Amino acid sequence: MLELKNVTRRFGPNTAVDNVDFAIPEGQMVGVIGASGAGKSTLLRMINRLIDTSEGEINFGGVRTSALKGQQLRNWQRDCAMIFQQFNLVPRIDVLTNVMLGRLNHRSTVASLLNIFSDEERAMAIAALERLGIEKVALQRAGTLSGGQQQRVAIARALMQQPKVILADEPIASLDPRNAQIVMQSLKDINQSDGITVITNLHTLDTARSFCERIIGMQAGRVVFDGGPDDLTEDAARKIYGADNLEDAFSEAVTSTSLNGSRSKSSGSERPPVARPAAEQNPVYA
Ligand SMILES: Nc1ncnc2c1ncn2[C@@H]1O[C@H](COP(=O)(O)OP(=O)(O)OP(=O)(O)O)[C@@H](O)[C@H]1O
Repeated sequence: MLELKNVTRRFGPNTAVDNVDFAIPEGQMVGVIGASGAGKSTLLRMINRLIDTSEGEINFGGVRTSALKGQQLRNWQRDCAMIFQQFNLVPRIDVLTNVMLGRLNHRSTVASLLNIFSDEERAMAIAALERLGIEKVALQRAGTLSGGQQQRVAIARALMQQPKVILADEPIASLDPRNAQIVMQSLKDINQSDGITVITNLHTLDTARSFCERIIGMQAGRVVFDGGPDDLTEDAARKIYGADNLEDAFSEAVTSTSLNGSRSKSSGSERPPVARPAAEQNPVYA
């Protein structure tokens, strides 16, 4: 169980996350939705301690993770893998090595410094790539892959951490609709087959409804909706996004980036077939 109790984060005079309180049972797949600036990224970053809370506490399995330090904090960050919108791979090295970097927190400093990976780790990395359907690019430099492939590599790297929780911060915001579906399906498959809790920030409501069993809606730092996909009525959506952004919220073709900036919509409007299984997340090694 992951519990947030009265969690607040301020940046100077601004409150990014405001008194948030919820509990997520093990194995749940949760989508966090909301307009740009609602506080979704800040929330996820507090969970894996990329940033600290200003007030409140976060607990996992009875341990107050918001207060951990040193090795215990590193262990929590290993258990709580993170996937980012921009993938955070090391572009100049090959895919297999990128994936094996997911083991860094499991290894001795000397082995890590020397970049020595065991046969077992190689086999594990290949299995993760196979699971994501991208084993054929194992020896290619990560920077040469498409965005969708890179995100799947990031998921494979995350799986190497053998995490208890995967946090995905807008994992599909830079992807075309087809790759977005593949990545979301991969996360869902991992959630279902491995029982790993997945919490993912998403911009569009339809994606959250299609892939998540629970949806948390944020507006101006506060949780204004918490329920199942069927509870997410147009009224609820209006509360989360505001009437002006409602159309965008329902559009799969709008990415976080476009909502933040020029509002140019991604060209493809194809609705790809739901894709193959796959998997998971990663820490920041880039
Ligand atoms: N490091 C920071 N310093 C100052 N303000 C910040 C910082 N990080 C976030 N904020 C502010 O906190 C608020 C919430 O930002 P956050 O990135 O969490 O929102 P979001 O819902 O993830 O938005 P987006 O979908 O655009 O990524 C915003 O007003 C943002 O400007």
